Amino acid sequence: MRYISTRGQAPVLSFEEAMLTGLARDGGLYLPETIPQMTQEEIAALAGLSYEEIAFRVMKPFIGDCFTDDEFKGIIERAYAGFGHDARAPLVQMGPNHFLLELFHGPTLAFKDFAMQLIGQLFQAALGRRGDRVTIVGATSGDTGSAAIEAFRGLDNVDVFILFPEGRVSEVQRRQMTTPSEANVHALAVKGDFDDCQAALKDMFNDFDFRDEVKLAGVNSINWARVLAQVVYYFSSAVSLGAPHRKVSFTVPTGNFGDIFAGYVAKRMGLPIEHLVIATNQNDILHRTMVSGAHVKEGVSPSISPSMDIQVSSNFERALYYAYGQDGSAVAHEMEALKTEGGFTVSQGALEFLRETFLSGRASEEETSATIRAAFAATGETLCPHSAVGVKVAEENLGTTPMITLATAHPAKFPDAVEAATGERPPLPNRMADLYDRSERFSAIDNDLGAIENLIRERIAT
Ligand SMILES: Cc1ncc(COP(=O)(O)O)c(C=O)c1O
Ligand SMILES: N[C@@H](CCOP(=O)(O)O)C(=O)O
Repeated sequence: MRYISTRGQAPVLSFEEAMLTGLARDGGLYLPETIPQMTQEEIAALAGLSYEEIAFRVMKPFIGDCFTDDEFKGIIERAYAGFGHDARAPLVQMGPNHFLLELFHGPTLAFKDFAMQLIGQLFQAALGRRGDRVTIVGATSGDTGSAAIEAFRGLDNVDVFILFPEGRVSEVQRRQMTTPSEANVHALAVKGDFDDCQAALKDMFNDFDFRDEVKLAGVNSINWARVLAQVVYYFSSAVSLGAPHRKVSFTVPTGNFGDIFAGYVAKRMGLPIEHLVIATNQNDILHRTMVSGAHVKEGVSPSISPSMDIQVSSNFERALYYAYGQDGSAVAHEMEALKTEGGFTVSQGALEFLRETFLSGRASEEETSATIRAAFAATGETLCPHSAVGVKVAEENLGTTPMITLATAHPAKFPDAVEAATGERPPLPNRMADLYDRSERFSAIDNDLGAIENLIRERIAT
């Protein structure tokens, strides 16, 4: 299996090289040259298998011969052993034709654990074999950072630096990032928003001297391995509702577009998905793009679903690659316009492709809150604000096909928003009950590329 860049000008890599590389050297994102297909019989045969067995069958064709079958099976087993639910990603019924896919039973209580626990294991295996070490830098609006720290804390061959927007993550999210005591963990509070953190990260990848000097690696969903791991739960949930004999639809709370893009990959592999619905909060660039075709940045506006406070949505580039007929130069042109002019208008053909592939909707702050309240009253299910954005948009798109909404985080990560909506404060699981008592350690830093790079250089030299 070979991996190519969305912008068409970077070296073609194997799975392992693409995983360790992160962002392509032409600024693009890696994608498999061809997407492997699963036959209807192969999909039907997933019914009744464990999550781990489904993960192996779905991901193996993308890995090529980078890991032996036994190695890869061991990696998958270890990745999900720490999850707090035997099903890993259980489905809960919300209404006659509406299901919630609970993706928050991993160690840091968000869907990021599905991919991050896996790539923690994959990095360890690959770096161990190569006798190499890397500097991982991640940008987070709250959940990626804690999941990455959990997956890489204490490892000998990795330093992990997480850039988070100061004052714009929940207290639980911040404490998850700032309380680990391992020396290889570095939480940096950046004066800016998530888009600033992600832009700084991409600038670091495009600064080749720095990139090569520190052996930069990335674990945001710019990394193909992150997206791949997220494809699995589309299969596990669809099959448990009768796929491939019955179609299903998905609604996905969306920010950086990694999770819903994983659903698109599942569909291209052969999973019979009727609709993939993008659900945004008030930072609704993706919904606006689907409505008007104009992909134009506005400032990030803080919301009660802070992990989705994103305007520059990285993985939208991967969708554009297919929308523009796999023309890397067209993608590069639009991405340059986004960076230098603040936006671009999607071509008519590409817009038609996007509208055939995705539906979209947005939830205001009031609608998000009202959805948390209504779901709690009607079903007893406590939604986190991100999942509530999904449920609100899903309810507008219910039909005869079963709808699965992705519940992307545990409500206890956002206790203020949940308490304001329901009157009840969701408790943290017992194993995290002392989170508020642990001491915090982080560095505040300006949104200044040179300052961030220097801090990273100094820390890895000590
Ligand atoms: C809780 C939660 N929900 C939804 C999202 C959006 O997912 P994506 O960035 O893959 O679109 C995020 C952040 O990525 C998140 O942390
Ligand atoms: N919502 C994310 C933002 C980064 O997304 P990623 O999937 O690209 O890592 C977060 O919580 O950090």
